[in-house]
Parts: sequence; structure tokens; C-alpha cells
Amino acid sequence: MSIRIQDVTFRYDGRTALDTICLDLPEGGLTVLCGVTGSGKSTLLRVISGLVPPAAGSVTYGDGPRDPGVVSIVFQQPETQLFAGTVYKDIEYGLEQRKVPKASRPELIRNALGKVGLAYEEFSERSPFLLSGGEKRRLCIAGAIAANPQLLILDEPTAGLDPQAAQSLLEMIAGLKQNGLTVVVGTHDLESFFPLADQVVVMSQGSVYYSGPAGPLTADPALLGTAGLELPAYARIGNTLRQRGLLAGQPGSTAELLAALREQPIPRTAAAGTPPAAVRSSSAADSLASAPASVPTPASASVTASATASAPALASAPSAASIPASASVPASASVTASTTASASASASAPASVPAPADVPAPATIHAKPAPKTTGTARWQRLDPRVKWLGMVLFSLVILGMHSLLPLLGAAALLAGLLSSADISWRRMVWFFRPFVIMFLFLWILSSLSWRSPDFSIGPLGFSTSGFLQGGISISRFLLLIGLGFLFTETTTGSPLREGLEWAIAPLGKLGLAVRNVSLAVSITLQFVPWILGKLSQLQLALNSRGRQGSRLKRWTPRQVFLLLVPLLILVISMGDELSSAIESRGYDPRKKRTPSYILVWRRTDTVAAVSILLAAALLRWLSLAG
Ligand SMILES: Nc1ncnc2c1ncn2[C@@H]1O[C@H](COP(=O)(O)OP(=O)(O)OP(=O)(O)O)[C@@H](O)[C@H]1O
Repeated sequence: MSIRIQDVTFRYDGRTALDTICLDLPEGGLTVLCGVTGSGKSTLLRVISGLVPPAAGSVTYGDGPRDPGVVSIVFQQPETQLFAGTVYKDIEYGLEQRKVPKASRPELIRNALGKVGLAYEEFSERSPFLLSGGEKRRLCIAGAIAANPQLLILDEPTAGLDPQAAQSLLEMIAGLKQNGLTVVVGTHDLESFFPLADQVVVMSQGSVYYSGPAGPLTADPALLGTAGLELPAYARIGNTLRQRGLLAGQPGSTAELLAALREQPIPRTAAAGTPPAAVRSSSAADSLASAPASVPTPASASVTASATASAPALASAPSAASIPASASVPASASVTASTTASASASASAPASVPAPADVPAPATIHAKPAPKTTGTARWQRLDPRVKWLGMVLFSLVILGMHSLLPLLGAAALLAGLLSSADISWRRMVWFFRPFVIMFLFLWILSSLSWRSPDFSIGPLGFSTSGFLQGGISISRFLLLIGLGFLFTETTTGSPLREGLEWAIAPLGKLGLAVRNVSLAVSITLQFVPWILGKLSQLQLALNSRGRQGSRLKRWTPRQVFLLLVPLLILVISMGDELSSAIESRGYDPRKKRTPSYILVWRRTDTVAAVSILLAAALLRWLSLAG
């Protein structure tokens, strides 16, 4: 299935992560997506998978819109993709979602596990959560290929795999491609994937910097260097040898390089200081066997190196492999460079890959405008003590509210504060949705009355006072949660902690372990967004098993149930890692420490503190009057 990506733009909370991307992914081909971290690879893969809709532009699958059954994606972190109690059930979940008949599932599961090198007998009944990192990754891939998709998307598939596992994964991917599957791989592992690639796409700051075959990229180090990437070792060695006239063409892989070197004996030259007896003809493979990847030494120096360690590897190199005469540049390759801040669409040079001189200087590539001061940035500059003051005062005032009017006043104030912090609606809805659903349920429960209902809906009786009281309690809780959300969204860990430690310092004289308390509170508060982030990753992964499209945003009871165990495991292991990290850094609450954030009180902080006091007094007056 071919894929056409047209003018795709994607934003996270207003921040552009993908900028008018245009790409064609060939049917049955393997496209390698590379770029420095944060360049937008994972985001583009998610958009291609159809799991997240682009803000603008479109993705077309074959001749039309996406059928959820034909696209599979494996995410970067395997631990956020496994849900079921056994390996078998985990793969079966995806098959069930894709309506594969129960009778055909065992065979498909056995095949999929076999393809990724996990023996069915050994693994099918094991818990996915107790597998090693590499085994988890292979299981995720097995889950993705079990239903025979037409497009397979892999994000960093070789990360965390040992060399043998990585090699068998590469062979598996090559096999899938041979069977006509269209594959897209986002990776930093250029060494492994360039030799397999039909097309390479280099991303830089959310734009496509290069798209075309791997050959021109490996022939010209400046092309990848400009995008912040390094050539694979085989290409660096190949280039050095070509420059010295020791190799005819550019090798397309390590195996090709070794094969060519074995077939092309390189005459040794007498190097300075080399005894004449050492001057003899020898295979270049021998010479290079122990040379460093970047070949920084002169040719003569590498010639004197003796081949020992890599001899078995050389022996297994395919001798028939051919090397292209020179890295000629196909017309389809294109390099894109945006030179000014407004050149978002990027001027594209579709003709030929330019010689190194034509490659734009790093300083001129993808220049971005100076960031505007956003509401979030303004909030972040506010002294954390002011925020703590607001948090504590408003929490107390909200807890003392027992009628609708002050609650409405507090809700209006909170809404105003959230929008002044530039927190997008989408993010707020994402944050509040699970709470609203849970609280609605609690509200209904608290309104039920069996003995003397004031009104009934079907068989259920409700009391008016229970309904009102329940509504008020739930509104109070939602406001408190909203306050915490505003606080953690606009305050990073260090200021939050320093501010709290300052505020509770006097309690230290009464024996309170001030530093422990502030550390615990700041970690707990920082944990909330982390947990929500993990939850949304888990939901995305679950949706990728087949529940996609219009149902993406819904939380079904089964989903909630499936997500609970992995989420709990993630939280426990994160807690474990955090406590080990704190211990390993020699944390001692009695020792004096250097503050990680210097508290500075400005005039704006005084204005903010006075406004908080006035607003809290007004809300308190409203609650008393009501
Ligand atoms: N959930 C998110 N919320 C906000 N910003 C995000 C989110 N995920 C990614 N980003 C931002 O979007 C940009 C692109 O991120 P993305 O994960 O796509 O990059 P990447 O090239 O895959 O990086 P890596 O190689 O490190 O995985 C980055 O600036 C990142 O900080």
C-alpha cells in the first residue's frame, strides 16, 4: 500500500512539531525516517499511522482513507504497549479487535511469535510484564504483524536489542518487505537500516530536510552532517578509501564493504618508519580489520595494522556482493532547506543532490523566529511562593464553599487563570475528562434515594438535597484539581520545591523534616502529569491494536480495565527508580545543599500576591454571604 502525505502540520499545545510535510512512501518499500532527537520522527509516525489527526494536510492510504485493519504501529517504549496477562492473550487482543475468527488465531499467533524469534511453547503462556526489554519489543512487533497488515510502522525497533537480536530483527523486516509489506522505520540506527532502505527521509526541526535514496547521503558526509547526523561507519570507511583511490565505488553496507575489500587487494605502500620487510600486498579488509570506524589515520598507518580479531567476520562476508561504481544521484532525491524564519513551506530542490558546496551552512538551515513570550512563560517567571500562597489560600476558600454562587465565581476565576497561562482547550479537556466521568458517576450515586425519593428516572429514585449536595462537593473537588493542574502546568520541579521549602522552613524548628516534606510534595505533584502522559501513551497503544478512527477519544470500560495493570506497574517501577536515583545521589536531609533555583521576589510578584489576597477575600465573602 503506498502512502501520500500532503502538507501535514501537527502541533502540541500550539507548538509546531511538524511543518507542512509532503512525502510519498512507495508501496512495498522500506522508508527510513531519521533525524536528531526532537526532529519530529515519532510524531510523523503517529500521524502516518492515523492514530493522531494532523492539524492541517492529509494522509492518503493507497487510493483512499485508512482502513484501521491494515496499519500497524510499534511504539518506541515496549513497556507502554503490553496489556494482557499472557503473551498469547496480548497478541490475541489485536486480532480480536480486527475481527479475526477465533479458530484462525492460534496459527497466526504461532506464526507471528516465530517470525520475531520467540518460541511459541516457551513464551505463549508467560506474562508480558516479566519479559526482558528485548523480548518485550519483539512481542510488540509480533502483535503488530500477527494480523498481516499492509503498512508496518516501527519506532526505534532496534533500541535496546543485543546485536544478535537486532540482526534477526533486521532479517525479519527484510523478509516482510520481500513479501510486499510497506514498512516505515523511525530510527537513529543508520548503520542497520540504510542498507535496507528504498527511501531515506531526514527530518530537521519538524520539516523534511532530505528525501531520496541512501546512496547520495552516504556519499556526501556534509548532507547528513548539516542535519546533525553522522554517517554510518561503513560509509565513512568507504569514503576514506575512495578518496585515496583504494575503492572503486561507495559500499551500501558493511557486508558490501568487506566483500569489496576482500576482492580488491590493496598494494601496501612503504610508510615512514615501516620496515621494508612489511611492504607487501594484502587485502584491504585485513588492513581495516582493526582500524577505527572513522579511519582518521593515514593510509599507510592502516596498512600496517594486522588483521586478527575480525578475521571470522570477514570470512563470512558475501564475496559476490557488488558495489555501485559511484554514488550517482537519482533525480528523485531532494534536499530541503528553509533559510528564513517564515520559509515554513521550505524551498525544495527536487533536482539533484548538490555537491558539498551547495549544502546550506548549518547556521542558515531552519532558522526559527525568536520565541514570543507566552502566557505559560509569564506564569513560569512568577515567584513560586506567590503560587503556593494562591494554591493554599484558594484551596481553603474553595473547601469552605457550600453554595452555587461562590463556586461559580471560583470556576470563572480558574477558567480565566488557565486561559491566561495559554493552556490549550484540548489539553484541559484531555486532563479533566477522566475526572469528569468519574465524578459524574459519583454524583449520580450520591443523589440516589431508595426510601423517600423526590423524583424518579425509570426504576431509580433521587433526592433533591442529595443531588445538590453531591453537585457542590463534586464541583469543589473539580476546582481543587483544576487549581493543582494550573500550578503544575506552570511550575517546574525546582521552583515548586524551593518555594515550598521556604514556606515551611519555620516548621523545621518544631522538628518537621522540611526537606523530606518538600521533596515528597514536589515529586508527587510532578507525578500527576507523568501519570497522565503514560496513560495517554497506553491508550494510544491500545487504540493502535484496532480501535481507531472515530472511537479514538472514548474510554471504554474494557480499555480502563486493561490499562489499570500496566499503569500500576509503570507507576511502581517509576517510584522504585526515583527512590534509587535519590539514594544513589547520596541524598541526606541533614546535609546543606545548593539550591537548584534562586528565589527572587519582583514587583510583579507583589502585584500578584495582593491580587490573590483580594480575590480570596472576595470569594470568602461570597461564600459567607451565600
Ligand atoms: N506529548 C507531547 N507534548 C508536547 N510536546 C511533545 C510531545 N511529544 C513530543 N513533543 C515535542 O515535539 C517535538 C518532536 O518530538 P518527537 O518525539 O516527534 O521527536 P523525535 O524525532 O521522535 O525524537 P526522538 O528521536 O528523541 O524520539 C519535540 O520538540 C518534542 O519535545
